[in-house]
Amino acid sequence: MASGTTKPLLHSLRRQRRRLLNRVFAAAYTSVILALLYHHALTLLHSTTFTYFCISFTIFLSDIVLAYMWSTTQSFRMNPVTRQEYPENLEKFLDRKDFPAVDIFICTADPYKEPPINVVNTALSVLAYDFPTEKLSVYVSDDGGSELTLFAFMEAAEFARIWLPFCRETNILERCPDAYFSSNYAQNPKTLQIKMKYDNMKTRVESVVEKGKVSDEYISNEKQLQVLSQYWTQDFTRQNHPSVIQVLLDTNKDKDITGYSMPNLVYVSREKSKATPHNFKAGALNAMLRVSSIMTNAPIVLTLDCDMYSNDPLTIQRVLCYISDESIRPNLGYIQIPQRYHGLNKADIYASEHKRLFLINPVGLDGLEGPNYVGTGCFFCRCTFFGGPSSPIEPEIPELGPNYIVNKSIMDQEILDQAHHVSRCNYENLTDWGSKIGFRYGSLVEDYYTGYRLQCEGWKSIFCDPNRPAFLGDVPISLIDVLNQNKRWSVGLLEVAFSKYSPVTYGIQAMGILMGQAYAHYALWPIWGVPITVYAFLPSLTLLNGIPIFPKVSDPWFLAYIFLFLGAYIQDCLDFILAKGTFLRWWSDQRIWLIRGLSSFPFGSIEYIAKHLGMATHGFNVTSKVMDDELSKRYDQGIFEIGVESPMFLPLAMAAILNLMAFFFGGIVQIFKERNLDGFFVHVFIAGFGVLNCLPIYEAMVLRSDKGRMPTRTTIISTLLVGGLCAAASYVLKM
Ligand SMILES: O=c1ccn([C@@H]2O[C@H](COP(=O)(O)OP(=O)(O)O[C@H]3O[C@H](CO)[C@@H](O)[C@H](O)[C@H]3O)[C@@H](O)[C@H]2O)c(=O)[nH]1
Ligand SMILES: [Mn+2]
Repeated sequence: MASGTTKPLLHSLRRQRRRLLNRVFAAAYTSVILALLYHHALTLLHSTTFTYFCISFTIFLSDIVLAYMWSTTQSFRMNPVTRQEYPENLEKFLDRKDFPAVDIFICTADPYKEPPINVVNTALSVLAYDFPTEKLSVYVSDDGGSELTLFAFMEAAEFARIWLPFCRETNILERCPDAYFSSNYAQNPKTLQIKMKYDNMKTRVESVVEKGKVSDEYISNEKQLQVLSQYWTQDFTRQNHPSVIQVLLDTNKDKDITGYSMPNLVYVSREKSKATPHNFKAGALNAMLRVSSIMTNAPIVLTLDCDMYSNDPLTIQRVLCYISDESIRPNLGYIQIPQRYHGLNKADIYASEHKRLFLINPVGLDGLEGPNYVGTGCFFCRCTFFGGPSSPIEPEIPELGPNYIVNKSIMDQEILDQAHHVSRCNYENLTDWGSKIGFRYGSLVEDYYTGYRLQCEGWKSIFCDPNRPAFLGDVPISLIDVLNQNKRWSVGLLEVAFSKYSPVTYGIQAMGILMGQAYAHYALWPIWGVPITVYAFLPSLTLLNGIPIFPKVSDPWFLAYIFLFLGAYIQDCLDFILAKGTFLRWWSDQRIWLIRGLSSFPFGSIEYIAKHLGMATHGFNVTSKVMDDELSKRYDQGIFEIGVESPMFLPLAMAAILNLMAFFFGGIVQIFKERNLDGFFVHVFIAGFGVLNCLPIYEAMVLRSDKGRMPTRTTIISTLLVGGLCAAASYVLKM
């Protein structure tokens, strides 16, 4: 193969050998599942009392859900592939001057949960991409409509004038100032001077946020004063205000301190009115799509969450390796780069890495039609948002079309007027935005839903997972934040599952069985709550009452249980470890799955039902990215942070207490007194497994005294509830 004339590669693809083993295993596993379900059906038919019938039915139902969810995960395992790209070869194919332009959208929504200094860091990290500056535009979408954020950006635009040339001249990889100055950087007069300027900006931005307003002493020039007083008048509130569009850097005019041109930087806060639904992040992104169409209309669009800073200045080149090769995947719509995080603790106690969701499953989907969109770190071809590959849709005005060429400066009054016009809150009325054009409305997980609908239209995608993470983000560091985030996702996923575009029906028809099943897997995520809750309570309750509901160890069906349990767990663990995971992190991952099953999933389902029945509406509750020192310290030590009262902790605490009781009392009675380990082995095993998983919960209940412990009231209430549950169970079971 090694010949001097071979063309250099832009990218390569390798099918993982594992796929063959996966397929054989899937066949074996399916047969055992079917056999067990058949066995369950027989048991159900032959149940002698009503109580037994109910128990068998519950188990049957739980196992059907488990089996279905297992079947949907097979899509991810049939053909996993690994890709690699060679950005160093790009310029052999594409001249730097022919690079396509890129518009980057950064979303922020709340200056108190998403500190403006962090948003600014994200923006600086992408402004400093090693990419032709005149082709780069960064748009900041501020759904918080906050003068604090705009102030931070006005400061950042000035700091960029020294930061960008510094990055270019020293060619550093860490172009997010905060990350750079926290790393082991070369300390010399130049870097120290820049650090001083950075710290100065940081202090000003943070003090303004602390005060809650931009007081006069912080305003450094006439322009800032004029901009801030023009918009933030008396009746300007977060939910009710006109569009604010402020061009902070204009590539045609602004130069850095070395005289080099700078990228565009535009602050946008779309118009809001209480009377008009604003569709959360999807609404913000659509406003951004339109405003950027009017101003620059780059053919490539990158969406970023405000905490996802760039960790590699050559990411756009990496993505161009795919985009510039038309043969790679016809109808390529987007390229997803995984979410990676900084600051995870050793065991990643909340499994915030979401290895399966963001790293393992997309590799599987890439071998089919491509991964789903996960909201951030995704490069789209702009045309993807305007109809299917062979059925383009014209937007209502030609200036918004993906092929329109902008021939005026972004500071041109006409352009600014039009940008204001398209960011109005009722602009979308009677248009296709949100239904057929742009990001899609109707689900709190707009990312999943939009990617899904685009793939149904026929767009394909690629998963690009560079060794050096392209972006790094923050993770929630308290359990309640994690559970609330998962609850919001659950509501959003069910909104898709039970819509007319449900993957189970529409999706399978539009994309075929494997892709449809993969999307159904996510849409139905929350139904995992059913078997998890059943297995958390039923085996313990029956064990305490001495009623066996599982096969004896001597029964051949026992082997089926062992095979199914070990098979699923070992395969999951192997997948995890082969994806550069550790055993410790895998253990956290499976534990958080169980925890979600008792909290986020059922509570999300209830919220979905309430919303559906019009009883309550819950919006997009933004995850906090603020780091409390004490809390961060506990997180770093790997201690679970509970600390607050929430109904979501009740089932969790109840399951912990009940399994402990069952394992010790029920276990001792059956093993030592009745000498019936044979009959109750499965019960004792499940309770013991529960106890092992609940160790941090017991610790939080009794051993700890810090602020993050389980509130005493929660422990008392859940103990009382367990008492009630046991009494009710013993009454019903002994009837
Ligand atoms: O009305 C809103 C609400 C949120 N956001 C932004 O959306 C992003 C994601 O919000 P976050 O609270 O961080 O949600 P997460 O659950 O952490 O985000 C995951 O899940 C979301 C869908 O629920 C996706 O949009 C995200 O990309 C994905 O990282 C942030 O930049 C927010 O500023 C808005 O712009 N407008
Ligand atoms: Mn987030």
